[in-house]
Amino acid sequence: MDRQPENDPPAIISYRVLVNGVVTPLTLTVEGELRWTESGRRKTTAKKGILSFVVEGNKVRVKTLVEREGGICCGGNVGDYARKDFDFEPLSDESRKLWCDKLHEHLDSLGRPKKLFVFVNPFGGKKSARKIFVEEVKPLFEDANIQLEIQETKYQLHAKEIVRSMDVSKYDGIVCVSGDGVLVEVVNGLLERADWRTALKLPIGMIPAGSGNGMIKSLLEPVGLPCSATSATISIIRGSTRSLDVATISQGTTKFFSVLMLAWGLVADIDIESEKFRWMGSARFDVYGLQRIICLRQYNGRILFVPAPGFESYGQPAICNVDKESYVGDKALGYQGPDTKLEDLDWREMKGPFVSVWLHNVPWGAENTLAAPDAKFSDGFLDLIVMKDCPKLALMSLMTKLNDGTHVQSPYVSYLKVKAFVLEPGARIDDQDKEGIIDSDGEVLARGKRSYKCDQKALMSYNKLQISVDQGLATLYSPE
Ligand SMILES: Nc1ncnc2c1ncn2[C@@H]1O[C@H](COP(=O)(O)OP(=O)(O)OP(=O)(O)O)[C@@H](O)[C@H]1O
Repeated sequence: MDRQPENDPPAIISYRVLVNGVVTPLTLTVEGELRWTESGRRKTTAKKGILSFVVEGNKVRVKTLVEREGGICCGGNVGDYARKDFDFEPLSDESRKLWCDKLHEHLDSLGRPKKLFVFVNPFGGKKSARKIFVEEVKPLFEDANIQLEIQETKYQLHAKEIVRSMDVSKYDGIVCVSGDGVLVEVVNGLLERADWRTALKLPIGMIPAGSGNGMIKSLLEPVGLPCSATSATISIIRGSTRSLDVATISQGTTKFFSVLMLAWGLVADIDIESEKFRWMGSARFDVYGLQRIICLRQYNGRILFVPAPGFESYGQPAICNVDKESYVGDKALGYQGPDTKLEDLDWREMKGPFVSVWLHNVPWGAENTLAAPDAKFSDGFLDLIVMKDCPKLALMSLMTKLNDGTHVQSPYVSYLKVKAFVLEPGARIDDQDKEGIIDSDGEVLARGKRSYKCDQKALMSYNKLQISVDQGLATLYSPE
């Protein structure tokens, strides 16, 4: 074993090897870096970790991740990371065996996933999920020796159907190469299982390939990583996880489990009605958003909420007639929602007309929409963003502020955290015959009279619905 300079991280192994034909001490540190000396200069690689290694003849080839330097790197540019192979030649068979044992030990100690079930939604976003998976995701998983079982989704709710009955014990995690829609299906599928408690511990990884990608943006942005397929894949390979609040939306005995958001009014109308511009990718939200502001709608109705500590001054005190039917259910059939006794809570209310009512679980609603800047993944609360009335010009400027989350500072916006919520949606104020859309996680939850595609069936009716949150119920792969 060779000696290490004092400030270096502790070494797992340090031995003389051949690097580029020159004998030098090579050190593998506990942090997974490889250090050696070349032409009198100390060099380091694998700053972002080791993916795997192979023995080729006398050589050991280590597949590493390094910081992107802007230049060309073998393996190609991959977001803030680059893949780079590092070759070295141990000086004896014994030394090679020792190196391989230590590299194995190091990789095994990292707790990385070994087998993943991967959904690829060829329909999401700009329909490029298949290409993203083959070109950017699969090669990295292969380099990391992660076994994959790949399933393309063939129709809506296909992912949910599979997840409901799959043998979860065979996998370390589920990956969605998609937008947020498939993630929501996976969470709902897991929660509908009789063994939901165990199933929900299975981490879910997201690779951005939809038009919104709010969940993965919320995970990557706070740690300064770009919302790219590569950053997302590497986060999954590293295997760190975090828990995520799940909101139960119920109407009678019908339930939907939401992880991203619920919208009614302007945001829902833009999200759902802009579907016809799907070919534009995420630009569809801006283009149709402008159109919706010019012909602004307002809706009658009422919202009731249980404010989080510190937000008790919002709204007026109210009595909430909680829908008790929603508690009924056979526990053996799956998750039934939080045990919270909603009738015992201190409810408050706001009455319409409303331009927009928006509940958010995580900060980003889409890659360019910081909907709820203070939202936390597992604080047990939902962020509520309400707009009752707003001049059109101010509203246009507010839409541009969605990029950095400063819209919540507007005097036209109420921004608070809630523990539970009830929506009583009403008709449009300009035309009582027309009602709105209730959107949760990008899917239509309810369509009112004469709303967009109102002839198509939705899970719930355009009536009162209630929402409560279970803290940290689901598990996500996360960069930290
Ligand atoms: N083969 C398919 N054909 C049609 N729809 C599909 C198919 N596979 C999945 N879907 C449905 O596509 C919908 C949208 O998927 P996804 O969330 O991946 O993309 P997106 O809507 O573009 O992105 P985001 O949800 O982030 O805005 C989901 O509801 C899913 O059920």
